Amino acid sequence: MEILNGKAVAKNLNERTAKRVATLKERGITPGIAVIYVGDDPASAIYTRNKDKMALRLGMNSQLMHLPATATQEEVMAVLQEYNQDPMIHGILIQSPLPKHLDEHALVQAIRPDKDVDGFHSMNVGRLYNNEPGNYPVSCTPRGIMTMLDHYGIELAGKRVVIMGRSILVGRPLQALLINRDATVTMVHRHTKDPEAFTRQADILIVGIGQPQAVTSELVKPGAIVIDVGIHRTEKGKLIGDVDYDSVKEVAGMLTPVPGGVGPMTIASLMAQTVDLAEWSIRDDQ
Ligand SMILES: Nc1nc(=O)c2c([nH]1)NC[C@@H]1CN(c3ccc(C(=O)N[C@@H](CCC(=O)O)C(=O)O)cc3)C=[N+]21
Repeated sequence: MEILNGKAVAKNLNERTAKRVATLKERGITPGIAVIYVGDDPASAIYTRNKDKMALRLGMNSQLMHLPATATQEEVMAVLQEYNQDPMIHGILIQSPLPKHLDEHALVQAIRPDKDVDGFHSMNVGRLYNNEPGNYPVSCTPRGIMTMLDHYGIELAGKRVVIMGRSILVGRPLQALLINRDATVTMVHRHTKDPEAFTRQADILIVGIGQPQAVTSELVKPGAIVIDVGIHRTEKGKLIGDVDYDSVKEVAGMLTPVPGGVGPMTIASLMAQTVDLAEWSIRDDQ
């Protein structure tokens, strides 16, 4: 069993991103990202801080806007509109989850599509779904997974890929990215009858269901490549995924760990995509 070392691939990607940032700075442009974080979800507190630190480490501008849980839709919208107009900001991200009284969909759709660093705006989702040519942002976790698969030289054309979980953040954009690369993609979700009948056929099994250690070796074809998108913290503070690592490592051919797998690739992809948006913005000006 080979470990797919997301941490190492992310480090490599971050080094390339830092060089691209330096090149842009020579031309007088510093890529900038703005993260809007509302309320005090403890996991979001860690992720937003990590994004801020990484952006600064790569030489980028980073603005972390923390609003209280009582912030109104109009207040969040006003902050968003300022970033939409701020020439220093190339990527805007609204950290999920938002407090329940806020309309997340309306906020995401109000982000300028050319600053939509998460790739969640319907215009960018539509471009991806239709496999349109040209440059546009895509969801960072799926993008990171594709980068990791490519890094390890994993062939996708004609492969049977099964995705567990149909979320907007992970499952759906991954489905589009993989179809666009000529894979045969099956979606398995909470209403699927006899899910193992599908997962046991998978050459590549990608799991993003938000359930700790739910996938055990019985669901996995011997030799399969298994990608674990889940992240959960146990009572003792240990990080675990949606895959039962100790069980699945006995049958899988390749497997991502948690931590050190998909998580670091997500952050690295977010940084790379902020630089993409900065580069595309100058091309648009000319
Ligand atoms: N608008 C939005 N965009 C997101 O991309 C987004 C979001 N909202 N909400 C929450 C999820 C979750 N997410 C992670 C990012 C990095 C790690 C990460 O770095 N994980 C490390 C461990 C980090 C730790 O020690 O806690 C690892 O797996 O090795 C995990 C999870 C991005 N998300």
